[in-house]
Amino acid sequence: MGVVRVQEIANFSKETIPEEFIRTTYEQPALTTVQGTVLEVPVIDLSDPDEEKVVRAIVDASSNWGMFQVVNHGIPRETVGKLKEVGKAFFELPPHEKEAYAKSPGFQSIEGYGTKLQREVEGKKAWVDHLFHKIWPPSEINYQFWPKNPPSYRKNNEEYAKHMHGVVNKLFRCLSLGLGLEGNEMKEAMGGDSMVYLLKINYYPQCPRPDLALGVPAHTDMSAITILVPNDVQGLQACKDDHWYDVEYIPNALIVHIGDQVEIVSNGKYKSVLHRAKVNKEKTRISWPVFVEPPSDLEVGPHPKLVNEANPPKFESKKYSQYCFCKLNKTPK
Ligand SMILES: O=C(O)CCC(=O)C(=O)O
Ligand SMILES: [Fe+2]
Repeated sequence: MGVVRVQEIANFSKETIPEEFIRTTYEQPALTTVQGTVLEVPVIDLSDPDEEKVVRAIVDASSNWGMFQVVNHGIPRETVGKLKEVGKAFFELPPHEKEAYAKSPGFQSIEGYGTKLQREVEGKKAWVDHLFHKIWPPSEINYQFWPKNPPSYRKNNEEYAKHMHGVVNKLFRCLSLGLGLEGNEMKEAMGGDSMVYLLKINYYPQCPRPDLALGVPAHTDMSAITILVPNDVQGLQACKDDHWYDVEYIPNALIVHIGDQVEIVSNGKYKSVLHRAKVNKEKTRISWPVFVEPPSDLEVGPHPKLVNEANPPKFESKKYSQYCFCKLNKTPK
C-alpha cells in the first residue's frame, strides 16, 4: 500500500484532523505563541556599498537572533516568482504523477517526494508533504529527482540556483569577516566550492485545526545556513528568549537561518535558530528552504583561529554525515 499524503488527508479533513496530528499542549501553536506581537527580525540590505556596516548587521543578527531577512539581494523577483510557480504546479499534479518521484523506502537518500513516515516527538506527525533535491553544484545534481512536469521546472530551478550562489558567497564572506577571519575562511571551512545546496519544498495543505497542528515542529537546521522563501502565507515562527513568535513576512525578502554548522565553526559566537512552522486554515502554505551544507565527508569543527587556551572548543569536530546521523538518531557520538 502506498503512503497516504497529508495533501490527501487534507482533502477529507474538513472540520477535524486525525489524532496523530494533534500536538501536545507543550507544542500547540494556539497555546504557545505570544499573541499580538510579530517578531521583527533584523532586515539587512545586501546592496549597501558600506560592507563594514553589512558585516556588523550580520554579526549582530547571527549572534543575537540566529536569523535575519535580506532585501536587495540580487535575485530577480521574476526568478523567485518562477521558482514558486513551478514548485506549486508540481504539488498540484495528480497523485500518480508526484508518486513517480517518491523516495523509495529503505533507500538512504533524502532526495525525492515524501511525507515523514515515522511519527516524531511524542508520537506526532507534521502537517506537510515535501520534495527534496540538490540544486548545486551542477556536478552533484541527480536530475532523476527533478520533476519533468511542469516542463520549465528545470530551467527555473537552475536559474534560481545560479543566483543563489552569489548570495551564498556574499553571506559567507560577511560571516567570515565578522569573526575576524579572512573573507574566504568560513566558506573554506564548509568545503568551499564543494558545498551542496539542497532544496526542499514544504507543501502545507489547508488545515481545519491550525491551532492544534504544526507544519514543522521546533528544530534548528543542521545545515551551515538555510535561505528560505515562502509563498505569501505567514507561518514561520522563531523562538526568542524562550518564547514563540510569528516571524514577519516581508514580500521579496530572503529569510536566512544560521544552521548548526556555522554555530560550530564560529565556536558558538553565531547561534543556530530554533524555529517551527504553523499551518493555515484557509490557505495552502508553501516554503522553499535551500539548505547550504558542507559535503558529507567533510569534518567540521570550531575554526582553529577562533580557539585557544582562553577559548577552548565548545563543540566536537565531526564529519557532516556523522553530525546528521547523530542528530537524527539523538546519539551523543
Ligand atoms: O516553512 C518554513 O517557513 C520553515 C521550514 C523549515 O524550517 C524547514 O523545512 O527546515
Ligand atoms: Fe528549518
